Amino acid sequence: MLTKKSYAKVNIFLKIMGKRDNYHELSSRFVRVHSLFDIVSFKKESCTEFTLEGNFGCETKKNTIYKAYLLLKDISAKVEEYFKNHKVIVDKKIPEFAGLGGGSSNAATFMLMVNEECNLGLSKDDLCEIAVKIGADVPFFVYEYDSANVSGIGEKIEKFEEEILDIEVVTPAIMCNTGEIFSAFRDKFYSEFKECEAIKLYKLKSTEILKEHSISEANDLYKPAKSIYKELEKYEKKDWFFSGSGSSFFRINNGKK
Ligand SMILES: C[C@@](CO)(OP(=O)(O)O)[C@H](O)COP(=O)(O)OP(=O)(O)OC[C@H]1O[C@@H](n2ccc(N)nc2=O)[C@H](O)[C@@H]1O
Ligand SMILES: Nc1ncnc2c1ncn2[C@@H]1O[C@H](COP(=O)(O)OP(=O)(O)O)[C@@H](O)[C@H]1O
Repeated sequence: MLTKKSYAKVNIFLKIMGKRDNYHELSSRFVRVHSLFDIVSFKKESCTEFTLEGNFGCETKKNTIYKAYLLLKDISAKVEEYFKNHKVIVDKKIPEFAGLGGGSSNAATFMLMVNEECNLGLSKDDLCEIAVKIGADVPFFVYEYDSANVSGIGEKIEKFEEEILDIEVVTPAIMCNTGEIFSAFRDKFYSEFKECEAIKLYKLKSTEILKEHSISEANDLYKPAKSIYKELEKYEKKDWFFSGSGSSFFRINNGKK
């Protein structure tokens, strides 16, 4: 059975740069969490329709993996053929609605596996063009970088060279709605981060960035998230930061005893 790890991510910083239709342009450092991943598998089995098994919070038709399947099958008949003889199994470990990109990571991992198995010959850039149609975070996972500077609405990815980070994650049982948090930002906390300031952050190591910023300075979505989910405040602790639209908090343990 073919298997591949589908890692979680955290946002070391996330700054809003502007608006693009009903989306927001952002500057962010995405870092993969090596200790937290789902496992995507393709198991040989004859299937009358696309079959996806896993402990998901949504029906197959809404799953990011299914959305990736629909887009890839339009590119090559080999894909539909392959999934007549294989089913997809996902061993879910990444909590949902956690700001950890679980759904986005699954979609990208699925695309990388299909590209190999069906010999589609798509480049990372080709896959990224498809990925961005599934969700803002999917392109990051296509490139498989450990750390990257991400901009646009998530489609511009630039590898960042730094040591592998030992990231600890805590996810309160609070299901943060990404869209509502962006709307709260837009209505009550809107500001645009300067390009020149973002360029400075892109050059800094993740540990240096977190030394110089508070949890709210590092992530523009934290205050709007807290304005909706007040109980987030209970989890605020020194050296802990907020990932994406939450609810996860994380800290970097490199160099700590
Ligand atoms: C906030 C971030 C930061 O990494 O991560 P998560 O918190 O989801 O992990 C991402 O930008 C989330 O990307 P993703 O999870 O794909 O968001 P989507 O489902 O595409 O969008 C959900 C809703 O959030 C808003 N949205 C999302 C991304 C973005 N750059 N601007 C937005 O305004 C839009 O209203 C959109 O309809
Ligand atoms: N493969 C998937 N894994 C997890 N969640 C998924 C998946 N496909 C669709 N979803 C839906 O995406 C939303 C959560 O997305 P996820 O990426 O896990 O959280 P976040 O965006 O907060 O990191 C939920 O509505 C969930 O039902």
